[in-house]
Amino acid sequence: MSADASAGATEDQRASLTSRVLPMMTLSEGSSPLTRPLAPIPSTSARERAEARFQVQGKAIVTGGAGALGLISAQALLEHGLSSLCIMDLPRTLETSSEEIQSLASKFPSVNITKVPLDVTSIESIKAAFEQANKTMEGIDILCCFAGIPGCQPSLTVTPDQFSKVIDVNLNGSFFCAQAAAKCMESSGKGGCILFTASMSAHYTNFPQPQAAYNASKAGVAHLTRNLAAEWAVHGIRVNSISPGYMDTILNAGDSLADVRKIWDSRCPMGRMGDPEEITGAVVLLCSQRAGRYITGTDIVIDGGTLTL
Ligand SMILES: NC(=O)c1ccc[n+]([C@@H]2O[C@H](COP(=O)([O-])OP(=O)(O)OC[C@H]3O[C@@H](n4cnc5c(N)ncnc54)[C@H](O)[C@@H]3O)[C@@H](O)[C@H]2O)c1
Ligand SMILES: OC[C@@H](O)C(O)[C@H](O)CO
Repeated sequence: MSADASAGATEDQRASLTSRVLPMMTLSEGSSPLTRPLAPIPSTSARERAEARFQVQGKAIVTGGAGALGLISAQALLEHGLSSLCIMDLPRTLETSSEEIQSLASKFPSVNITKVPLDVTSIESIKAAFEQANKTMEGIDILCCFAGIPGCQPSLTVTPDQFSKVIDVNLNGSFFCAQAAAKCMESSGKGGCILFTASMSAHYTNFPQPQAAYNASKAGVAHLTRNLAAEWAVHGIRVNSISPGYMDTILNAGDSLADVRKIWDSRCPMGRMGDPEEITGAVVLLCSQRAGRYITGTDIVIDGGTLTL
């Protein structure tokens, strides 16, 4: 802090700030699971070493896990070695997606897969859902936040309720889920990994549809990623985000969007929307304990090159 910036603070206030903040933010060797030496991969076949590098071990929660991107990401994490999975979503979405979730569970009979209702706009709901998951899985190693809603209202007429709802679900909901998971990760002493879903819209003004609230919410998520990564490294918690461009999901389907989709494609160097499967490599990388171990506070953009134009 410069002499000028601290001029208004008393000596006591400065001392109290230093004593509170320094221990929280200072890493010494071995003080966090992330500063301990990396165990070598046992010398086995090249294929086994490659698999070990991208293994995703432990117990994961996926919010918005019954939605398109959440479910396909959950499957990818299971394919890479997850031992327990808790799919959290709104009760009505868990209901409408129950066949897909059942079909996923049948592919991984040895994995404990549970469904827990969650409304990310309710602190009580988050508390209850994360307590239940922590108890059932006996810990939380990974949290992937996919719960989110779109919002396409012109800024001159958007109502306070419409604007606030988008911020509440996408930004506040992501933060309070991360806080609930981080408390478990910190108290276990093992640390963990948090993955947020930001969006290309965190970095770009979509055209032609107006969506200021959505874009602001996702810009908030991308910056939350950097802040929490810096704050929680001391607890061994990595925090990253992905920023998908237009993906070929229900969110972007429907006849009414046909003309708009042509505009989106014309502004994408690859000339098309993304296949949901195309986000899963980044999800696995960021959640893997070995390949992703030194990656924190970063955002991976998966947009067919749209942000280059
Ligand atoms: N599809 C895209 O093109 C795209 C692009 C960039 C980012 N994203 C983001 O990816 C995430 C997943 O999107 P998707 O395409 O899979 O959409 P989706 O609608 O299939 O999934 C979103 C999920 O969030 C859940 N959800 C909504 N409100 C909730 C609440 N209050 N509490 C708990 N869960 C809630 C929904 O029930 C749904 O299952 C979202 O955050 C979205 O903003 C999507
Ligand atoms: O920018 C890509 C997406 O986040 C997109 O803005 C969204 O699908 C619009 O609802």
